[in-house]
Amino acid sequence: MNKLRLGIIGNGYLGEIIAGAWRDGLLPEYELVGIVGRTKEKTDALTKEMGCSSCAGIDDLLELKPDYIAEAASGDSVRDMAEKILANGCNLIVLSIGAFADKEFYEKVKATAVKHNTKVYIASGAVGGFDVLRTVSLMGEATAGIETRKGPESLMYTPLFEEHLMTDEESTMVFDGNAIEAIGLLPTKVNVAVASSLATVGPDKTRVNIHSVPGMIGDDHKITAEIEGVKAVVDIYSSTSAIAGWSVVAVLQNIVSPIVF
Ligand SMILES: NC(=O)C1=CN([C@@H]2O[C@H](COP(=O)(O)OP(=O)(O)OC[C@H]3O[C@@H](n4cnc5c(N)ncnc54)[C@H](OP(=O)(O)O)[C@@H]3O)[C@@H](O)[C@H]2O)C=CC1
Ligand SMILES: O=C([O-])CC(=O)C(=O)O
Repeated sequence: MNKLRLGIIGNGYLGEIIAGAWRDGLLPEYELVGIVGRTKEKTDALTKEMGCSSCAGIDDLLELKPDYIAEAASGDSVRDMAEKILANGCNLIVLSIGAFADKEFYEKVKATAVKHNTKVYIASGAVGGFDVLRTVSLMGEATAGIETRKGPESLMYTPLFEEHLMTDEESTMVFDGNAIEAIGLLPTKVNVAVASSLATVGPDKTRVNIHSVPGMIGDDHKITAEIEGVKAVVDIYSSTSAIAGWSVVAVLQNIVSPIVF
Protein backbone atom coordinates (compact mmCIF):
# COMPACT_ATOMS: atom_id res chain seq x y z
CA MET A 1 0.00 0.00 0.00
CA ASN A 2 1.27 3.48 -0.86
CA LYS A 3 2.16 5.51 2.17
CA LEU A 4 0.56 8.89 2.80
CA ARG A 5 3.04 11.71 2.25
CA LEU A 6 3.63 13.92 5.30
CA GLY A 7 5.27 17.33 5.57
CA ILE A 8 6.00 19.47 8.64
CA ILE A 9 6.22 23.27 8.96
CA GLY A 10 8.50 24.16 11.87
CA ASN A 11 11.85 22.79 12.95
CA GLY A 12 11.52 23.73 16.63
CA TYR A 13 10.48 21.98 19.83
CA LEU A 14 7.11 20.62 18.64
CA GLY A 15 8.16 19.98 15.02
CA GLU A 16 10.96 17.79 16.34
CA ILE A 17 8.54 15.81 18.51
CA ILE A 18 6.32 15.05 15.49
CA ALA A 19 9.29 14.13 13.29
CA GLY A 20 10.78 12.04 16.11
CA ALA A 21 7.53 10.09 16.53
CA TRP A 22 7.64 9.31 12.79
CA ARG A 23 11.31 8.24 13.02
CA ASP A 24 10.48 6.04 16.01
CA GLY A 25 7.88 4.10 14.04
CA LEU A 26 4.65 5.50 15.50
CA LEU A 27 3.37 6.62 12.09
CA PRO A 28 4.15 3.66 9.80
CA GLU A 29 1.42 4.61 7.30
CA TYR A 30 3.22 7.88 6.47
CA GLU A 31 6.38 8.83 4.63
CA LEU A 32 7.93 12.02 6.00
CA VAL A 33 8.85 13.86 2.79
CA GLY A 34 10.05 17.27 3.98
CA ILE A 35 10.28 19.89 6.71
CA VAL A 36 10.02 23.67 6.25
CA GLY A 37 12.03 25.94 8.54
CA ARG A 38 13.37 29.46 8.49
CA THR A 39 16.93 28.84 9.69
CA LYS A 40 18.51 26.65 7.03
CA GLU A 41 21.13 25.07 9.32
CA LYS A 42 18.47 23.96 11.82
CA THR A 43 16.23 22.54 9.11
CA ASP A 44 19.19 20.80 7.44
CA ALA A 45 20.23 19.18 10.74
CA LEU A 46 16.73 17.89 11.48
CA THR A 47 16.00 16.67 7.96
CA LYS A 48 19.38 14.91 7.78
CA GLU A 49 18.48 13.03 10.94
CA MET A 50 15.06 12.11 9.49
CA GLY A 51 16.24 11.36 5.95
CA CYS A 52 13.78 13.79 4.31
CA SER A 53 14.05 17.02 2.28
CA SER A 54 15.01 20.36 3.79
CA CYS A 55 12.56 22.96 2.44
CA ALA A 56 13.22 26.70 2.41
CA GLY A 57 9.54 27.54 2.04
CA ILE A 58 6.06 26.13 1.51
CA ASP A 59 6.47 26.00 -2.30
CA ASP A 60 9.42 23.60 -1.91
CA LEU A 61 7.36 21.37 0.38
CA LEU A 62 4.28 21.41 -1.88
CA GLU A 63 6.46 20.27 -4.80
CA LEU A 64 6.95 17.04 -2.85
CA LYS A 65 3.18 16.45 -3.14
CA PRO A 66 2.34 15.90 0.53
CA ASP A 67 -1.11 14.57 1.48
CA TYR A 68 -0.88 16.06 4.99
CA ILE A 69 1.12 18.96 6.39
CA ALA A 70 1.47 19.38 10.15
CA GLU A 71 2.07 22.99 11.23
CA ALA A 72 4.24 23.58 14.32
CA ALA A 73 5.68 27.00 13.51
CA SER A 74 3.72 30.21 14.16
CA GLY A 75 0.46 32.05 13.64
CA ASP A 76 2.06 33.96 10.78
CA SER A 77 2.95 30.72 9.02
CA VAL A 78 -0.71 29.64 9.22
CA ARG A 79 -1.87 33.04 7.91
CA ASP A 80 0.66 32.88 5.05
CA MET A 81 0.39 29.23 4.04
CA ALA A 82 -2.95 27.67 4.98
CA GLU A 83 -4.94 28.63 1.88
CA LYS A 84 -2.12 27.68 -0.48
CA ILE A 85 -1.74 24.27 1.17
CA LEU A 86 -5.47 23.51 0.99
CA ALA A 87 -5.78 24.79 -2.58
CA ASN A 88 -2.96 22.41 -3.57
CA GLY A 89 -5.03 19.41 -2.47
CA CYS A 90 -3.17 18.91 0.80
CA ASN A 91 -4.77 18.60 4.25
CA LEU A 92 -3.49 20.69 7.16
CA ILE A 93 -3.08 19.92 10.86
CA VAL A 94 -2.72 23.10 12.89
CA LEU A 95 -1.11 23.88 16.25
CA SER A 96 -0.90 27.68 15.94
CA ILE A 97 -4.68 27.86 16.12
CA GLY A 98 -4.60 31.46 17.30
CA ALA A 99 -4.53 32.50 13.65
CA PHE A 100 -8.18 31.40 13.44
CA ALA A 101 -9.32 34.02 15.97
CA ASP A 102 -9.62 36.23 12.89
CA LYS A 103 -13.12 35.28 11.73
CA GLU A 104 -12.65 36.54 8.19
CA PHE A 105 -9.47 34.45 7.77
CA TYR A 106 -11.11 31.40 9.39
CA GLU A 107 -14.05 31.63 6.97
CA LYS A 108 -11.70 31.99 3.98
CA VAL A 109 -9.76 28.91 5.09
CA LYS A 110 -13.01 26.95 5.48
CA ALA A 111 -14.21 27.99 2.03
CA THR A 112 -10.85 27.05 0.47
CA ALA A 113 -10.96 23.62 2.10
CA VAL A 114 -14.51 23.02 0.84
CA LYS A 115 -13.62 24.15 -2.68
CA HIS A 116 -10.59 21.84 -2.90
CA ASN A 117 -12.02 18.93 -0.92
CA THR A 118 -9.34 19.19 1.74
CA LYS A 119 -9.54 19.44 5.52
CA VAL A 120 -8.10 21.38 8.43
CA TYR A 121 -7.55 19.43 11.63
CA ILE A 122 -7.46 21.46 14.84
CA ALA A 123 -5.01 19.53 17.01
CA SER A 124 -5.98 19.32 20.66
CA GLY A 125 -2.60 20.85 21.51
CA ALA A 126 -1.95 21.38 25.19
CA VAL A 127 -5.63 20.76 26.03
CA GLY A 128 -8.35 18.52 24.58
CA GLY A 129 -11.86 17.26 25.09
CA PHE A 130 -13.06 19.23 22.04
CA ASP A 131 -15.52 16.40 21.28
CA VAL A 132 -17.43 16.83 24.53
CA LEU A 133 -17.09 20.63 24.48
CA ARG A 134 -18.59 20.70 20.99
CA THR A 135 -21.34 18.30 21.96
CA VAL A 136 -22.45 20.43 24.91
CA SER A 137 -22.33 23.56 22.76
CA LEU A 138 -24.59 21.92 20.18
CA MET A 139 -27.25 21.11 22.76
CA GLY A 140 -28.24 24.67 23.60
CA GLU A 141 -27.11 28.24 24.18
CA ALA A 142 -23.84 27.41 25.94
CA THR A 143 -21.51 29.53 27.99
CA ALA A 144 -17.84 28.64 27.72
CA GLY A 145 -14.59 29.76 29.21
CA ILE A 146 -11.02 28.80 29.92
CA GLU A 147 -9.01 29.50 33.05
CA THR A 148 -5.27 29.26 32.57
CA ARG A 149 -2.69 29.10 35.36
CA LYS A 150 0.99 29.75 34.65
CA GLY A 151 4.09 30.62 36.59
CA PRO A 152 5.11 34.30 36.43
CA GLU A 153 8.33 33.44 34.52
CA SER A 154 6.30 32.27 31.56
CA LEU A 155 4.61 35.69 31.41
CA MET A 156 7.93 37.52 31.16
CA TYR A 157 8.37 39.59 27.98
CA THR A 158 4.60 39.74 27.54
CA PRO A 159 2.36 42.78 28.15
CA LEU A 160 0.85 40.96 31.16
CA PHE A 161 4.10 40.78 33.12
CA GLU A 162 4.67 42.97 36.16
CA GLU A 163 7.76 42.69 38.38
CA HIS A 164 5.72 42.14 41.58
CA LEU A 165 4.41 38.84 40.16
CA MET A 166 7.88 37.36 40.76
CA THR A 167 7.75 38.01 44.51
CA ASP A 168 3.98 37.74 45.14
CA GLU A 169 2.94 34.94 47.45
CA GLU A 170 -0.64 34.78 46.23
CA SER A 171 -2.01 34.04 42.76
CA THR A 172 -3.04 37.05 40.71
CA MET A 173 -5.51 37.21 37.84
CA VAL A 174 -3.54 39.00 35.12
CA PHE A 175 -6.06 38.79 32.28
CA ASP A 176 -9.84 38.78 31.98
CA GLY A 177 -11.26 39.08 28.49
CA ASN A 178 -12.22 37.05 25.45
CA ALA A 179 -10.12 34.72 23.26
CA ILE A 180 -9.55 37.36 20.56
CA GLU A 181 -8.11 39.78 23.11
CA ALA A 182 -6.06 37.02 24.74
CA ILE A 183 -4.32 35.84 21.56
CA GLY A 184 -3.76 39.49 20.58
CA LEU A 185 -1.74 40.01 23.77
CA LEU A 186 -0.06 36.57 23.88
CA PRO A 187 0.23 35.37 20.26
CA THR A 188 2.25 32.23 21.06
CA LYS A 189 0.85 31.23 24.45
CA VAL A 190 -2.93 30.93 24.28
CA ASN A 191 -3.62 28.91 21.15
CA VAL A 192 -5.49 26.66 23.57
CA ALA A 193 -7.97 29.46 24.32
CA VAL A 194 -8.73 30.02 20.62
CA ALA A 195 -9.00 26.28 19.95
CA SER A 196 -11.40 25.84 22.88
CA SER A 197 -13.43 28.81 21.70
CA LEU A 198 -13.75 27.41 18.16
CA ALA A 199 -15.01 24.15 19.67
CA THR A 200 -17.63 26.00 21.73
CA VAL A 201 -19.10 29.49 21.41
CA GLY A 202 -16.51 31.31 19.31
CA PRO A 203 -13.49 33.53 20.10
CA ASP A 204 -15.55 36.64 20.83
CA LYS A 205 -17.86 34.93 23.34
CA THR A 206 -15.37 32.68 25.14
CA ARG A 207 -14.22 34.12 28.44
CA VAL A 208 -10.51 33.78 29.14
CA ASN A 209 -8.89 34.25 32.54
CA ILE A 210 -5.15 33.95 33.06
CA HIS A 211 -3.66 33.63 36.54
CA SER A 212 -0.05 34.04 37.56
CA VAL A 213 0.72 31.40 40.18
CA PRO A 214 3.92 31.88 42.22
CA GLY A 215 6.38 29.01 41.77
CA MET A 216 4.22 27.13 39.27
CA ILE A 217 6.03 25.07 36.63
CA GLY A 218 4.06 24.37 33.47
CA ASP A 219 0.49 25.31 32.65
CA ASP A 220 -2.94 24.28 33.81
CA HIS A 221 -5.92 24.92 31.55
CA LYS A 222 -9.47 24.39 32.81
CA ILE A 223 -12.11 24.65 30.10
CA THR A 224 -15.81 24.75 30.90
CA ALA A 225 -18.81 24.51 28.56
CA GLU A 226 -22.23 24.62 30.12
CA ILE A 227 -25.91 24.63 29.27
CA GLU A 228 -28.81 24.14 31.62
CA GLY A 229 -28.57 20.58 32.91
CA VAL A 230 -25.16 19.73 31.39
CA LYS A 231 -21.70 20.90 32.41
CA ALA A 232 -18.39 19.72 30.91
CA VAL A 233 -15.10 20.59 32.58
CA VAL A 234 -11.81 19.62 30.94
CA ASP A 235 -8.75 20.33 33.06
CA ILE A 236 -5.27 19.61 31.77
CA TYR A 237 -1.99 20.21 33.54
CA SER A 238 1.26 19.79 31.70
CA SER A 239 4.76 20.60 32.89
CA THR A 240 5.94 21.29 29.31
CA SER A 241 4.16 21.84 26.00
CA ALA A 242 5.34 18.47 24.61
CA ILE A 243 1.74 17.21 24.81
CA ALA A 244 0.90 19.61 21.96
CA GLY A 245 3.40 17.90 19.62
CA TRP A 246 2.06 14.50 20.63
CA SER A 247 -1.50 15.66 19.91
CA VAL A 248 -0.50 15.98 16.24
CA VAL A 249 0.81 12.41 16.30
CA ALA A 250 -2.58 11.37 17.71
CA VAL A 251 -4.41 13.20 14.88
CA LEU A 252 -2.22 11.48 12.27
CA GLN A 253 -2.92 8.10 13.86
CA ASN A 254 -6.67 8.81 13.92
CA ILE A 255 -6.64 9.66 10.20
CA VAL A 256 -5.48 6.15 9.28
CA SER A 257 -7.08 4.18 12.11
CA PRO A 258 -10.13 1.94 11.64
CA ILE A 259 -11.21 3.12 15.10
CA VAL A 260 -11.46 6.90 15.39
CA PHE A 261 -11.39 8.69 18.76
N1 LIG B 1 -2.16 24.52 20.28
C1 LIG B 1 -1.40 24.44 21.36
O1 LIG B 1 -1.84 23.98 22.42
C2 LIG B 1 0.01 24.90 21.34
C3 LIG B 1 0.49 25.59 20.25
N2 LIG B 1 1.78 26.03 20.24
C4 LIG B 1 2.24 26.75 19.05
O2 LIG B 1 2.98 25.86 18.24
C5 LIG B 1 3.95 26.59 17.51
C6 LIG B 1 5.30 25.90 17.61
O3 LIG B 1 5.71 25.89 18.94
P1 LIG B 1 7.21 25.45 19.35
O4 LIG B 1 7.62 24.28 18.56
O5 LIG B 1 7.22 25.38 20.83
O6 LIG B 1 8.02 26.73 18.90
P2 LIG B 1 9.57 26.82 18.52
O7 LIG B 1 9.92 28.26 18.59
O8 LIG B 1 10.39 25.83 19.27
O9 LIG B 1 9.59 26.35 16.99
C7 LIG B 1 8.93 27.01 15.98
C8 LIG B 1 9.74 26.81 14.74
O10 LIG B 1 8.98 27.26 13.62
C9 LIG B 1 9.85 27.95 12.76
N3 LIG B 1 9.06 28.96 12.06
C10 LIG B 1 8.43 30.03 12.57
N4 LIG B 1 7.78 30.70 11.62
C11 LIG B 1 8.01 30.02 10.47
C12 LIG B 1 7.62 30.22 9.14
N5 LIG B 1 6.87 31.25 8.78
N6 LIG B 1 8.06 29.32 8.21
C13 LIG B 1 8.82 28.27 8.55
N7 LIG B 1 9.21 28.03 9.82
C14 LIG B 1 8.82 28.91 10.76
C15 LIG B 1 10.93 28.57 13.60
O11 LIG B 1 12.11 28.58 12.83
P3 LIG B 1 13.39 29.48 13.20
O12 LIG B 1 13.92 28.91 14.49
O13 LIG B 1 14.32 29.22 12.07
O14 LIG B 1 12.90 30.88 13.32
C16 LIG B 1 11.04 27.58 14.77
O15 LIG B 1 12.06 26.65 14.58
C17 LIG B 1 3.93 28.02 18.05
O16 LIG B 1 3.18 28.86 17.17
C18 LIG B 1 3.19 27.89 19.37
O17 LIG B 1 2.51 29.06 19.72
C19 LIG B 1 2.64 25.74 21.25
C20 LIG B 1 2.19 25.05 22.35
C21 LIG B 1 0.84 24.62 22.50
O1 LIG C 1 1.56 24.99 26.20
C1 LIG C 1 0.54 25.52 26.69
O2 LIG C 1 0.14 25.28 27.82
C2 LIG C 1 -0.33 26.45 25.89
C3 LIG C 1 0.28 27.17 24.77
O3 LIG C 1 1.49 27.36 24.69
C4 LIG C 1 -0.62 27.67 23.72
O4 LIG C 1 -1.83 27.55 23.87
O5 LIG C 1 -0.12 28.18 22.73
